[in-house]
Amino acid sequence: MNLKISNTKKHLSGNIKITGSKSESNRLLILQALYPGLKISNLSNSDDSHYLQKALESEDELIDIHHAGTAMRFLTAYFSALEGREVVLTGSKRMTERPVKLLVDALKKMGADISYEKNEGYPPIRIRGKKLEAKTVSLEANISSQYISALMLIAPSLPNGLEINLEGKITSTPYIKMTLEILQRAGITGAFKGNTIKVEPAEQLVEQTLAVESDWSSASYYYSLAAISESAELKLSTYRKTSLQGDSCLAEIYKQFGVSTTYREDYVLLEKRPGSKPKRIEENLQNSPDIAQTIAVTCLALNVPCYLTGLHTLKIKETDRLVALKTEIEKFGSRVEVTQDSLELFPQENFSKNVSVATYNDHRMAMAFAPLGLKVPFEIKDADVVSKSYPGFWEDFQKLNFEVEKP
Ligand SMILES: O=C(O)C1=C[C@@H](OP(=O)(O)O)[C@@H](O)[C@H](O)C1
Ligand SMILES: C=C(OP(=O)(O)O)C(=O)O
Repeated sequence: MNLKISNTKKHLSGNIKITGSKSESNRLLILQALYPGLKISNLSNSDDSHYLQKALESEDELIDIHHAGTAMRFLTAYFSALEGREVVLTGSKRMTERPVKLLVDALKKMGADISYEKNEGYPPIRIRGKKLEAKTVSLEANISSQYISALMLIAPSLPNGLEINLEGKITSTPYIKMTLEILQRAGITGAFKGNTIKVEPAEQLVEQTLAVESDWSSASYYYSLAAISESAELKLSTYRKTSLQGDSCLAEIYKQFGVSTTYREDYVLLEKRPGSKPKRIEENLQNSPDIAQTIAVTCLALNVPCYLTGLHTLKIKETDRLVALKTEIEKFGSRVEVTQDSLELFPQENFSKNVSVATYNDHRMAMAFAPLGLKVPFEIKDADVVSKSYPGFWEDFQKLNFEVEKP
């Protein structure tokens, strides 16, 4: 489904209800599979969480996780420790290009039985579940925090718990802290000090319901909309000031664009006052890689030069996001330079017309570009990719008076 979008309104206002964080939900779904007494409220309605839930309920040998990277990594650890079960874990074509070697090597060192069905280091993988009795494991921490979270999530179910030693620089740290906090909220003892994570074994947990906060990465598109509009008043629910999600740093970052965030009981109010525009944006996003696309497009729309660093994980996500951003932004007439871990935007005053933005099976390409419709009408290809994390995105978007038509 291709969509043409435009909006000529000067003021944006509306109330948007976003469902639970995909990251928090995926962690809780794994914990729930390990400790069935656990209940979850405000679960994400994303395709990724849906496929994870389906995989955990499946009794089939072949498990297809589609585009869900975090779910792929979490399930690799989960099935490795599920004694007596044999599965083949696979996914979309892109999933077979997203590396799992560091996680597989760590699990093998712990005693797991995993083999590659096609290419070494990549899905599909065959896992024969075993009792994992290792007490410690080390792994490189600069490629993806998902590998570390995957080990942390199964750690309490192992007979000895697990000590994880992180080697080198640590990336996407808030996601590791989120995993630890969720374990602790569930009643599991754990700590993360320096380069060492320790999780104690837990035979069972107290029956309880854990509530998921709504998704901050999804909220980023409304921050971008507010920043690009002349004035805005948007209420987003359900959010808390003390979030487990690193992407809540949006509130700080978007102050530079004149967007203020007020935390109310269970929602945030975003307000944009006319006349505020930064000269240049510089951000290191190694702690919040998922909002890089949003910020780059906000800057494109506002004609603000920007230099984003800490982006080394972007090339192994749903697509190579650095290349995708450069290609699609340059269609509008601006120039972009990318390296292995940075993006610099040299914006142009006028936007090229009749642009069609390709999305590369990446939900965030579609959603990050959408707010640009406030400046110039354009087409988004395969707009239904949004369902990976935010199936209701286009319906919510239309609530803000956007014209969304199928050409
Ligand atoms: O643990 C998680 O829920 C996630 C971790 C991050 O991945 P990396 O650690 O690979 O950067 C993030 O990009 C992804 O969307 C979700
Ligand atoms: C990178 C993402 O997801 P995953 O790695 O789970 O596919 C994302 O949602 O931006």
